[in-house]
Amino acid sequence: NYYRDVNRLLHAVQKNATKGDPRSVVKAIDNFCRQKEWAMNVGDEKGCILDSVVSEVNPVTVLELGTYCGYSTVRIASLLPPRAKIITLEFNPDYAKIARQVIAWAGLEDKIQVVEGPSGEWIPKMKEQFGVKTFDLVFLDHWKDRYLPDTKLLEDCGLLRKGTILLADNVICPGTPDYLEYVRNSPRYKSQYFKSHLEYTKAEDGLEKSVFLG
Ligand SMILES: Cn1cnc(CNC(=O)c2cc(-c3ccc(F)cc3)cc(O)c2O)c1
Ligand SMILES: [Mg+2]
Repeated sequence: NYYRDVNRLLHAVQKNATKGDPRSVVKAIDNFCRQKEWAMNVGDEKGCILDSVVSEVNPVTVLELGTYCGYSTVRIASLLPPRAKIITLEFNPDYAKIARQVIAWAGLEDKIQVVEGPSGEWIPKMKEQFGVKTFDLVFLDHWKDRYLPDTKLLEDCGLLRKGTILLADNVICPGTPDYLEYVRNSPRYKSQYFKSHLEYTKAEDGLEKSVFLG
């Protein structure tokens, strides 16, 4: 079952990656998913686009929606400046458990806070629970039908500021049509599509980068 798969992914990290070396953790997961078992990590091709956006934004406060095994969490956190933090929300407790161990293997616990539960419940509590004012970068990679409602929730909770970047995975496959329509047509966003491929496959997919205009 799916949990055994992610457990094997964790063992591949612990076997093949160097403890405390985030890039070797990313490499070990990509090798495992290419050679052994496909998994829904953002992957190395879209991961390079993610890296370039993170490096350009140089965020101090990051929100990730959808931790899964922590692949993109580690990828983002490895590029953050010293005091920067990433809060990552995961609904599924089994995935969260695996992600914490992958993050620990990478030695990035101090930069990452894994929060378990529904994004719709946690987003309104971000300010009071975690002392967040606004996010500099939001990476959307959770349930595809939650991208739009959670984006509206982030707006309503005042968690976005002029210039906040939203980066959304899977806008083609599995696809997030209502979210795409919203960020591409709303006067409050400036959107750009980065064409790529579904992780570890030749199928088309891509990332949508949207700047909140306030
Ligand atoms: C259960 N669950 C926990 N987290 C989530 C949210 N992520 C996804 O659903 C997700 C799905 C796919 C995907 C799956 C099957 C397929 F044929 C093609 C694509 C790819 C991704 O990059 C994703 O992020 C779902
Ligand atoms: Mg994804």
